[in-house]
Amino acid sequence: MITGTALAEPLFRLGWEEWVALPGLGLPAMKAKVDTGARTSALHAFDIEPFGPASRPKVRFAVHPIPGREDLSIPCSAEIVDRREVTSSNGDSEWRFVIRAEIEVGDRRWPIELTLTHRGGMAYRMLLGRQALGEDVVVSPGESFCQPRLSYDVYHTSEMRQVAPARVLRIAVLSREPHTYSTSRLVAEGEARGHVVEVIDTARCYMALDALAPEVHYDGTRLPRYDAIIPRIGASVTSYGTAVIRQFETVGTYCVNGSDGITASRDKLHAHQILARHRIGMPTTAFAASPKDTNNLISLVGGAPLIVKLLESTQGKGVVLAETKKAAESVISAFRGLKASFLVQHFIKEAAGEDIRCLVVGSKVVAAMKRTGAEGDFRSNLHQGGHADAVRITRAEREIAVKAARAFRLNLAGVDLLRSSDGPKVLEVNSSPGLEGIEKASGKNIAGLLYDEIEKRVRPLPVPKGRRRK
Ligand SMILES: Nc1ncnc2c1ncn2[C@@H]1O[C@H](COP(=O)(O)OP(=O)(O)OP(=O)(O)O)[C@@H](O)[C@H]1O
Repeated sequence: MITGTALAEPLFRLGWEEWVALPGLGLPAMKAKVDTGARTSALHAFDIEPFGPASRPKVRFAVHPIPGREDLSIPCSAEIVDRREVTSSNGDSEWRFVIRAEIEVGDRRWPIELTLTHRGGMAYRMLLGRQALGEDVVVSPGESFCQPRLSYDVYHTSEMRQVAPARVLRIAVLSREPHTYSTSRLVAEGEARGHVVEVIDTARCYMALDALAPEVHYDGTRLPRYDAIIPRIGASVTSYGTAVIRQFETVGTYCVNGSDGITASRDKLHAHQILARHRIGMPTTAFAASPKDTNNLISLVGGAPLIVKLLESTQGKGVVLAETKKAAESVISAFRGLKASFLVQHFIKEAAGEDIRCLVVGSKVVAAMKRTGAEGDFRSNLHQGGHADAVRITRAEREIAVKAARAFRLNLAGVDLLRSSDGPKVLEVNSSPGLEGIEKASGKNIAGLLYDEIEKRVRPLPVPKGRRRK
């Protein structure tokens, strides 16, 4: 590097300030101060937090690339290459993480080392130190922007989504069962993509409810701000589990499935009301609280044969087929005697003990399987001895499945359909669908497709010009 104007024909000329890009960090335009007095380059970042295994430590941080626009923050992550004590120009020393990134200035691109520092009020988000300047660089201290100018406008365009690089994410799977097929697959697939995936036992999370800083604690420490949460909330912990998710939602963490959608999908009455409100076809369903209304309930669903379903039922255990009106009255009166809540449903005979599980990720059905009940059973649940096979679904089935998942705003959903003579009918929307049956039946990498969606969702969005984002 040469300072001044000693060379007649400098190969690469820089002024004391230049527009630079760090494409690998998702920072397409920043103004940097060229500081030959500093050895290492520095990036002004905040929320600097190391994570990942000790053998390959990583660091997450965020950058406000536009001075004065604190509403625009770009989340970044990188491998830590070193920790160094750095003395800044005001004489203060601090230990800083060192990362490696490619810098782009004009038509050149080369790797540099950067230290991360959190010092507010700096006019330049980046200092370009002498170590980053090659032998053929000449710095002209009296000039600005010798290389082509860039524009902050890029942060306000949809290009931001395209320029966002693949970034190592810190993800939590909220699950009480770390060893189940679904949880293990989510961990293995995330790690295979380079992400750091932690399994957090939902029931062991505890929370500080505070107006200023909603936090979730675990094992004596405060949980970090994750890039994404994958909830696997079992039916027995729905209420507590969704409270934990709400806490993450409050701080703006991307949750694959939101607390509202999980809560609504778990409550059979509420779920049917949501389906009806969105005009999504389902078997005619009725419910009532008083025994005086039994006859009316039966006729509302078209009479016997009919289905009586316990609201608490899972795996088909509380689902009864009443072949005659007498049988229906007896089952209803028995459930009432036990003070059990239930609903009554039209029996879709032509489904013939088969249902279709559509796995929806984002706004697509990514796989489907047909479940066939055990010989003589009208229930197709695998837990009741049924079996599953891959199936081709129709366009109408695909559309209704996506519509049902959208109605609950779920980004991962198992939508169960019955094939009726009157088109597909949604039976249920499951917010923690198992991955084993569907991956095996379809031969597809569902966990991988879910990570595609997560990686897409946690990319920074373009920020409207001049408008502050909360
Ligand atoms: N209205 C109906 N008409 C025909 N068959 C039905 C009807 N309702 C349920 N079934 C059959 O019974 C099975 C179990 O029903 P459902 O899924 O509603 O019960 P569940 O106990 O909530 O099960 P899950 O654990 O899947 O939530 C279905 O997969 C389907 O095969």
